[in-house]
Amino acid sequence: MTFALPTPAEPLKIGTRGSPLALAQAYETRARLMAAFELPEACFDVVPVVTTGDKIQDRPLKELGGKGLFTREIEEMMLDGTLDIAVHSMKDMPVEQPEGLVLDCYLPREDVRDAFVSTSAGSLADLAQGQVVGTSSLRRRAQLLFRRPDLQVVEFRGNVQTRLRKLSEGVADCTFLAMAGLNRLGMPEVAKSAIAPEEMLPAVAQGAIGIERRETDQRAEAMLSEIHDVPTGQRLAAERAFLAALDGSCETPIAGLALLEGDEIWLRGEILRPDGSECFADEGRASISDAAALGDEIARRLLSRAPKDFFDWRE
Ligand SMILES: NCc1[nH]cc(CCC(=O)O)c1CC(=O)O
Repeated sequence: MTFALPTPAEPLKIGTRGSPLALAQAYETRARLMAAFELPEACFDVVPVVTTGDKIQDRPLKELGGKGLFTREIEEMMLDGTLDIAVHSMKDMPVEQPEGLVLDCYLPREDVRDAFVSTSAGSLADLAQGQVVGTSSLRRRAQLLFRRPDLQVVEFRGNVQTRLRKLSEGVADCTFLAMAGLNRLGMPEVAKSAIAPEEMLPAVAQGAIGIERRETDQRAEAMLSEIHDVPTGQRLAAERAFLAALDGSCETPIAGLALLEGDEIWLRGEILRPDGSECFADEGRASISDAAALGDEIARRLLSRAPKDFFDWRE
């Protein structure tokens, strides 16, 4: 090894958001690094950071605008050396990295499906006409209204715990959460059912954790390469190329899921109007080494099929 491992005096500083889910993901990363390098916990410092997206809780995310609402502060602290690595939900990550930072380490992907969470209904099909769904996700709203235009959708922001509280207060009849988040929080029983990807295609990169580092930090590069999961990286290469070609951020009604099948990769992508009135979907297969080209190709096919005004709402 040409780099010095962290010590209790010079710990590896791990940046994360402060929600229980974000902390669980940071602890999972720490545990994997401890195991890979036989290091004690004292060699790591988990540093929770409050981001702009966390500070503003009273407005829908889409009104706040700008990419990287949940990452800007963390990335600034990485660039000035306050943090060494940062643990992110890849679903929330913009497709472009700030200058000087690299995001090429992924942990093994969790369940990609959305969870159906309700105090009354057992699954989507059980919802009666006109019942109220709480979600702040444009994608989930659009996918739901596409299938069930009779349902009402109300804005539902906040972390997993906040949303469950709102549900128990009767603000909505049901909500959706990522199964991955519930599993990582050790509360899978909160899901009344998991929704099959055929019924609700997940967000690009849902269920994947990514770990960011400084481009020039050889210690972080070497350590992260030990815990990187190659299949997850291949799937995200296809999904994120798809997203990049559509110029989407985490809050646009875009869905995408890649699966590995032998030495091939399969990708399905979807774009929707925010009101659910229209949905375009396409899928294809390629050799794993062409994962990113496949993502690009599926996006281009959708762009050529969608009417000219399809993306106008973004302006
Ligand atoms: N946008 C918030 C967000 N970002 C990642 C997850 C869940 C974990 C994951 O998908 O990896 C969640 C919460 C949710 O959608 O329920």
